[in-house]
Amino acid sequence: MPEVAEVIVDVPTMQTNTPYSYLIPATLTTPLLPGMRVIVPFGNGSRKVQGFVWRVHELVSTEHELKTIDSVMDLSPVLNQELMAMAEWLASTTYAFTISVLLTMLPNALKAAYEKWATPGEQLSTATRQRLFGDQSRLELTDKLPTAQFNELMSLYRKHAINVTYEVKSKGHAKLVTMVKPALPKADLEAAKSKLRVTAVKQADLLDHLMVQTEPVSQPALEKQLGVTSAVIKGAADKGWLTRYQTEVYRDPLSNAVVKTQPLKLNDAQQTAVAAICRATDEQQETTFLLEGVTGSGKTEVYLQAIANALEQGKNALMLVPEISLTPQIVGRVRGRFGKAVAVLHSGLSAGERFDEWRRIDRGEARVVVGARSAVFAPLTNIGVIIMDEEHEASYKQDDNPRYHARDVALWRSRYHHCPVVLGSATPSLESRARAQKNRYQRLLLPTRVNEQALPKVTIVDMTQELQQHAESTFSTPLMTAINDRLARGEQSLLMLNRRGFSSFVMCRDCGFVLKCPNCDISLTLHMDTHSMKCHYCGHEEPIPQVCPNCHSRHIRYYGTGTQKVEAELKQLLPNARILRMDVDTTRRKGAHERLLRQFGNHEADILLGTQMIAKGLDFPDVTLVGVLNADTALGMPDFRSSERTFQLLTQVSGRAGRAQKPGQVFIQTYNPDHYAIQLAKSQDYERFFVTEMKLRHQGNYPPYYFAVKLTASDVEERVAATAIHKIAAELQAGLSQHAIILGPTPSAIARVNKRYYYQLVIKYKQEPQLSALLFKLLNQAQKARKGLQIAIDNNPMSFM
Ligand SMILES: Nc1ncnc2c1ncn2[C@@H]1O[C@H](COP(=O)(O)OP(=O)(O)OP(=O)(O)O)[C@@H](O)[C@H]1O
Ligand SMILES: [Zn+2]
Ligand SMILES: [Zn+2]
Repeated sequence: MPEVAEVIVDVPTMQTNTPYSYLIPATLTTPLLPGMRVIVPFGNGSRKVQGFVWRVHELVSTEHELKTIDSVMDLSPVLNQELMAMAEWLASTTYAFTISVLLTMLPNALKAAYEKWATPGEQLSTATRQRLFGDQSRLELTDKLPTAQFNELMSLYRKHAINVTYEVKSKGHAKLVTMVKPALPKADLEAAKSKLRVTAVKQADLLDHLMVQTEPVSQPALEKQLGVTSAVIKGAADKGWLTRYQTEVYRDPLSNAVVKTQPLKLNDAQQTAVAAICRATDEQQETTFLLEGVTGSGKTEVYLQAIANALEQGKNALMLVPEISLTPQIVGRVRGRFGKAVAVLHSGLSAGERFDEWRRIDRGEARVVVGARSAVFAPLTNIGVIIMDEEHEASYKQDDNPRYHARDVALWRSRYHHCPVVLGSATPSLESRARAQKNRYQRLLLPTRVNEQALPKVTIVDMTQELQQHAESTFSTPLMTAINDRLARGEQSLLMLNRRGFSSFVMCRDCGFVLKCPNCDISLTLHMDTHSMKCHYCGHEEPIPQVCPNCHSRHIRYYGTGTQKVEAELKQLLPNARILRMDVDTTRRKGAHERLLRQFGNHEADILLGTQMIAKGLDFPDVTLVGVLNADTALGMPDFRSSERTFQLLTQVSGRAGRAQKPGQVFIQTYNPDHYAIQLAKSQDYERFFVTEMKLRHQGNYPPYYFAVKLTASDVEERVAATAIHKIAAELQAGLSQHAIILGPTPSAIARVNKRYYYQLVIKYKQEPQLSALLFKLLNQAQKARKGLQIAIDNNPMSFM
C-alpha cells in the first residue's frame, strides 16, 4: 500500500499551518518518520523546498495526483517525539506558524539554505547566452553578481528566456580529522627502517614512533609531535607503513581548562531547598519551585547539587541562564562540577560549535545542558530537573516569531518528563511570585547571604541637588569620594550606566535638528569607535555630520551619555585609575566578554564601567563598591513594568558589592529619589516591593491580575496598517465579552521601523474562551487581504509599548 507523508513546508512568503501531502517514493527503503527533513517540489515549476514530516498515513482513494517527495535529508528524525508534540502546542499558544516553531527548535546548521540557479532557456539567443553564461551551463543567482547582470537575468526570467531552479543546501557538516595508526607489525616496521638511507632521518623517526604507537592519533598532532610534514606521512601511507582514515570530531567551545570543584557544605536554608528539589526528582513530581534567595545567598550551589542528584538517578538536567555568553562565570562553575558531561548552547558560539554541542546532546553524550533562551529546546531526553536562573529576566521572552517565553516551555517539558522546575531569582517576576502566593508554585527561601554577610549599604544620591553644584558632571561628590577610597585601598568598583532607550545623538544648537534614520522613526546613535552614526533598529550607517543638514550651521553638538563619553570623563577625573569598559561595542568580538571579566577578576583594573551587562551574575570578592550613574531611564518608560524593571535592576546590581569578607557599599544616582521602586531597592526589600506593586497592578487592571495580548499591524503604507488595526479592533469588540478591555489602537512607540509603519492595540482580559480562535481567524484574514501586511500577535507581552 503506498504511503503519504504530511509535510510542513518551509515557504516564508506563504505562511500556513496546514501540512501538504506527498507520496513517499516506493524506492525508499528506510521508514520515513515524523521529525525528519525532506525536500519536496512546491508550486508550479521546478522549485524545491525543505519540509518536515509531520505525520505519515496510508494513501486514501481521495488523494490523487499527489507529488512525490524528492529526497530525504535525514536517516533519523532531527526533532524527536517530544519536540514534535511541543511544536503543536507552542504554535497554538504563540499564534505562530508551525514552520517557524520547528525552525526555532533546530540549530542554525540544520536549517536549509536555498541556492538559486539560472539555466539558459530555449528562447535565449546564442549571443545573449554567450555573453551572460560564457562556457558555463548555469549561473548561481546571488547578490554577488553585478547588479546589471542580475537585473538582466531577472527580466529574461520574466520573459521565460531562462529557467530558475532552487536547490536546498544543508549547512550542517561535521568536522573531520585524519587519524593515523600503524599498518604493520613491529618487526616489519623494524625491517623497513633498516632499509632506509641514512639521510632519511624523518622517516626513521616516524617508523620509531609507529613501532611504539598503540592508539590511533590525529595526523596534525603527529606532525607536530615529530616535526614532520604531511608529505612524510603521505609517503609512509603510500609505502604501506601506516593507515589513515577520517573520523568526526567535535568543535569544543570551551577548550579552556576549568578548575574541578567539589560540592560545598550547605547551610540550613540551602539544605532545605536542595532536599525539596531532590525529593521531587526522585518521586517524579512536576513541582514548580520558586527559589527566592537574596543576592549572594548561594542559589548556584543549590542548582548544582540538585543537578548532581538528578545525574545520580541516571537522569539528565537542563539549566537555563540569561544570555549565557554574558556570564562565563556560571558556565565555569557548572563545568567545574560536571566536566565533560556539560554541553553549552548560546548565541556566542559559531554555527559549527553549536551544531556539535547539539549533536552531543542528541546522542546522549552530554547529560547537563547549560544555555540561554533557545537551549530550552535542547534535545535532551529523560530530564530529572530543569533550572531557570534569574527567572525574571526579559531576555527569556523572544521578541520575534514565535514569541515564546522559555519559562512556559520549561513548564511544558516538566509535565512531559514528570520532573521539577526550579525558578530562581533574588527579584522574582511579579507573575511567578503571585503564583507562589496562590500555592501554584512552591516557595523556597534563602533569606540571608552565605556566611551571614550583610547586604550592602545603599545610599541614594539626589541628582537634582548635585546638578546645582556642578552642572556638567556625571559623577556626584559622594560617589567620587567612594571611588577614591576604593582606589586608595586597592579594592574594586563597578559602575553601571543604564542605557536602555538612552544613547548619544547629534543635535544642532541653532535649529534643534536631530539626525534621524531615513528608514525608522528614531534618532541615529553616535559611535566614536567607527566614527559614524548608526541606527540600532535597521543597521543604517552614515558619516558624522560636520554641519547641520537642515540649517547648515556649524554649531552641531553631541548629546547624551554613552559609555564612551563617561569613560573619557572618568579618565580625566581619575588619571591613575585603571578602567575597563564593557558595552555592546567592546564585547562584539567573540570571547571579548570573557576576556574583560577575566582581566577584572585578575585585578588588572580598578573599575569596571558597563551597561546592564554587568548587573547580574558576577561574583567578584574584591568588589566593595557599586555605583549606578543613572537609575531613572527605565522609570521614564510609559510601561506598566517600568517600576518592576527598575527595582530588579537596582537590586541585582547592588548585590554585586561585598559578596565575600569585606562589606559592600552602593550609591544610586537618581532624579526621583522618592520613587517607591528606588526607595525599596535601597532597603533591598523584595517582599515590600511585591506587595506595593501588586496593589498598583490591581488598581490599573494590569498583569498578573489580567492577561494581555498585544497585536501589531505593519505595512509599508501607513494607511494600510492603520486601517487593518482598526478593523481588527472592531472585530474584537464584537467577538469578545464586555469584560475585555482594549487599549488603542495607537501608532506603536516607534511608529516606523525599516520603512514599515506599525500600529498596535492591547487586549486585557480575565477569561475569554473565544479569544484564541478569534485571533487565529483575524490572523488568517489579514494575511489573505493584502500581501506584505503583517499581523504580529504577542501573547503575554513583556511590555505594552
Ligand atoms: N554553602 C556554602 N558555603 C560556602 N560558600 C558558599 C556556599 N554556597 C555558596 N557559596 C559561595 O557564595 C558565593 C555566592 O553564591 P552564588 O553566586 O551562588 O549566589 P547567588 O544566590 O547566585 O547570587 P546572585 O543572585 O547575586 O547571583 C559564591 O562565591 C559561592 O561559591
Ligand atoms: Zn533605521
Ligand atoms: Zn541646524
